[in-house]
Amino acid sequence: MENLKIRNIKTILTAPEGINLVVVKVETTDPEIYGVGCATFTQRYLTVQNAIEQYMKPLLVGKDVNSINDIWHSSIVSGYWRNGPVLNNALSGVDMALWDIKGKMAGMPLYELFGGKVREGAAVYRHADGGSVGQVEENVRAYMEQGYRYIRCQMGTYGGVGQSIVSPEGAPAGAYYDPKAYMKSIVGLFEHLRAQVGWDIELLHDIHERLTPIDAVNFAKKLEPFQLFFLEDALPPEQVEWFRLIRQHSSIPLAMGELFNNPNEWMPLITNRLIDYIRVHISQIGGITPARKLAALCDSFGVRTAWHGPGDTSPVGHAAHVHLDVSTINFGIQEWNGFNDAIREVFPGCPEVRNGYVYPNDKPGLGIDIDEKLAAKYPCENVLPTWTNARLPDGSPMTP
Ligand SMILES: O=C(O)[C@@H](O)[C@H](O)[C@H](O)CO
Ligand SMILES: [Mg+2]
Repeated sequence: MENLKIRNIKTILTAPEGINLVVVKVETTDPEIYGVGCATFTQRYLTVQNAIEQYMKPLLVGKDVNSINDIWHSSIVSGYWRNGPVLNNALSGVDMALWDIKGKMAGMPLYELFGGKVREGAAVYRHADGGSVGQVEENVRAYMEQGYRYIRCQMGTYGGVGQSIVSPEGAPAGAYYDPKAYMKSIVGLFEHLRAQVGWDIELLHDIHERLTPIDAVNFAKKLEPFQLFFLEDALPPEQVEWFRLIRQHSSIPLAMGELFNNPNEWMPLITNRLIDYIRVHISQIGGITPARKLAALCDSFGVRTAWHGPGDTSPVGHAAHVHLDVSTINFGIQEWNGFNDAIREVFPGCPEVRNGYVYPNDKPGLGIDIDEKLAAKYPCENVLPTWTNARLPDGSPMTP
């Protein structure tokens, strides 16, 4: 029998939760067999659609669907410049869809193709926020009642609360925050939470690259007594050399990577054991193929996985995480955003969470689909994000 070929590559744009998602559908010469992948880059979704339709599709139509390795390596060099956002997202979507197809052809869920499960379900963490310590506590308790044992705690989203910002005259509009007030309010938050909810719950925190490097060193030391499960994105990708200093001053577990694109960004952090959890966005780094290599590299250096799993990943991407989570020995934790009813309907086969663990389903491939008619009911809106326009009190731009 002749091998299946790629017949068509489609981009499906949908926003059932109000977040723009990009899903790739790879159709094959067998009308019954297709694969889906996640290429979501929510802030620039139309450029990803363009990259898929104008470049990936002409490059890949007619290729043998079996050749994931060849397709991945030849695609990433096809434009000569590589390892950047947009093109990486496009490749991620295609790569996941090809793995989905391979699983369907083998009649196996992907975790079986990856060597089988080492755990039945993957522990997840939820995200609790609030405008005051009391509100965050309430939200933490609500998650605990639902069976969650890992909770990331933020206050005032990523900027903290208790800010009285004085800006120079003529300062531009933006998402203002004060790093000093942020640090103070978050130390207060964890004092409160440990006093009120105790020490039997795992707490996490995301700095979201909002501090200068030396403030991050100091802040990590201040948070160390609260025994966090991990501290996330303490530094922006441009300043990772400072992780050495954080390490020298504290043993707080460090997680990093949702903004990474290029292996050279993660390689030194892993091989020098400067982080404990790698958190790349699999729909951003090029898909399942590089994620498996990255997980294996991390395993050799005692680093664990914590794939980035926010609302700006489609359920197809979440499904890919879960197949990796249950089959990867050095899995650490899975970020979990939860799905509303609309998104469950658009994506039949969403992984399910019970008692703080997420489970893949046992269908072949990723085990998830997209209902294109329903997806069309939730059109994306091309609005520029405002939260990324982060600014310091003096009005100057800052990493968001
Ligand atoms: O770790 C997280 O879930 C956050 O950093 C989000 O990914 C970010 O705000 C973009 O949505
Ligand atoms: Mg984050």
